[in-house]
Amino acid sequence: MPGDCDDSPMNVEIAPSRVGGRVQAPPSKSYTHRAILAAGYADGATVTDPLVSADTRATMRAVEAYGGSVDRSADDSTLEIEGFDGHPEVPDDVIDCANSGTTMRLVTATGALADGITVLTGDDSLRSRPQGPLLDAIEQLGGRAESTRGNGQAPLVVEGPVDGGPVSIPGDVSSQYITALLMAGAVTDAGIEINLETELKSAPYVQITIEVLSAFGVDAVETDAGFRVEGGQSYAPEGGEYAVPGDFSSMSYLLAAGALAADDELEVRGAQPSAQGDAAIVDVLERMGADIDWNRDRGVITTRRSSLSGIEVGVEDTPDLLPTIAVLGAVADETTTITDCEHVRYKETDRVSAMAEELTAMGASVDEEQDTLTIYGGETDLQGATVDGRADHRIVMSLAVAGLVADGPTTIAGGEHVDVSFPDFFDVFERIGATVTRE
Ligand SMILES: O=C(O)C1=C[C@@H](OP(=O)(O)O)[C@@H](O)[C@H](O)C1
Ligand SMILES: C=C(OP(=O)(O)O)C(=O)O
Repeated sequence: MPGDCDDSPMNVEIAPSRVGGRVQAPPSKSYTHRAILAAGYADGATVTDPLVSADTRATMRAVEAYGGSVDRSADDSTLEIEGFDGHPEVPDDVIDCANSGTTMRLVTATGALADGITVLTGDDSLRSRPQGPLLDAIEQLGGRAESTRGNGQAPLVVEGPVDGGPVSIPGDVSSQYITALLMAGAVTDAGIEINLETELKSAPYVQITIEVLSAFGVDAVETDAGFRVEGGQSYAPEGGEYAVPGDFSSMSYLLAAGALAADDELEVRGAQPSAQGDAAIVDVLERMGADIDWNRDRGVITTRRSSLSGIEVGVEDTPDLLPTIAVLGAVADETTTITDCEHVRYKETDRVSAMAEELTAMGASVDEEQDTLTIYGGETDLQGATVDGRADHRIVMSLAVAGLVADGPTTIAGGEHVDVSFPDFFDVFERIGATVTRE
């Protein structure tokens, strides 16, 4: 596998455990990617409290490939980034985006600004994910953008420079195409006017982009037809610094663990409100009957073990919560129906099928349709089993939560993949009380 995830394969056994205590949420992956690339589009910037993980390291490599530099402090608490000031160089080598869809989409659009050819690739999973709509958009802008295999998947070849202009693009495959075009569009001559051909899925991620752009002094706006960013703008954060907030997708595993297995209380810190749609996990848990409280001013969420009931929940805006909600549904009484989830099939793995199959292996009763996942909770208790993390960080972490309340130990293959978004997940899990054995 290309990339810099050099962790060797790791099976992780989770024994049934109770959790509790206080824990700090890891920094947001989505905000970190955007801050690193925004600093690249700028003259430079300091990014404080970044997430340093396999995926965000891929974005750092891309900024360097385009002529910037990234200097990590010894404790990874800051990144000093020198940017390429809106003018990416033609990379000396192929850009390896490893497992990171966000990196590939965002920096493919950067390649369309360079005066020459950029080649991008990634690991097996990333080379099976859809890139066609973004390639099409770059061609509409007058650039060249091709899949080497002609199947809309990486490896990709991009040639610029483009000057901006209007593009039409579907919104129901990945919002990352929109983010990519808005971030690149700000430093084109003409700007980019995005016309959405379908409804937008994962919409809050575009709001995260608009929030980060604004912090870097760049305006992008929502229009009746989609989004618009004017050209000729300069990236520069106030005071030269940008601070990354906590990650609600990562928090979802901790909060689910608390709602299923905290006898006293589990307190999660670093939960300041932001544009993250995945903060909806608090509402989902509340609707399921969890005892949960979010003090937004202090950025602290507390939860404890509660008996949960199934609900219907649409994940059109929050695809990354599907594995967590599926596990909650398997433990809750009654039925949980997760709707609007077709786009969750285009992730590191097809997460709808993956969760249906792995929860079934643990004894749950699950029904999978193209756009809906139904979990018949309360029918049987989850059984400890050997399950496959599918080389997907979110499948691994959600199955670890299931393991807390299964009857007997659960062994998850591929535990090392948490490095993608939450590198110290198993240390944190142990610290809150989970019994974790790494093999
Ligand atoms: O822009 C982002 O940071 C992300 C957007 C979402 O993807 P899609 O827009 O492809 O659904 C999400 O699943 C991914 O984890 C991160
Ligand atoms: C889908 C994800 O990320 P990406 O698209 O960046 O690979 C994720 O983190 O769940």
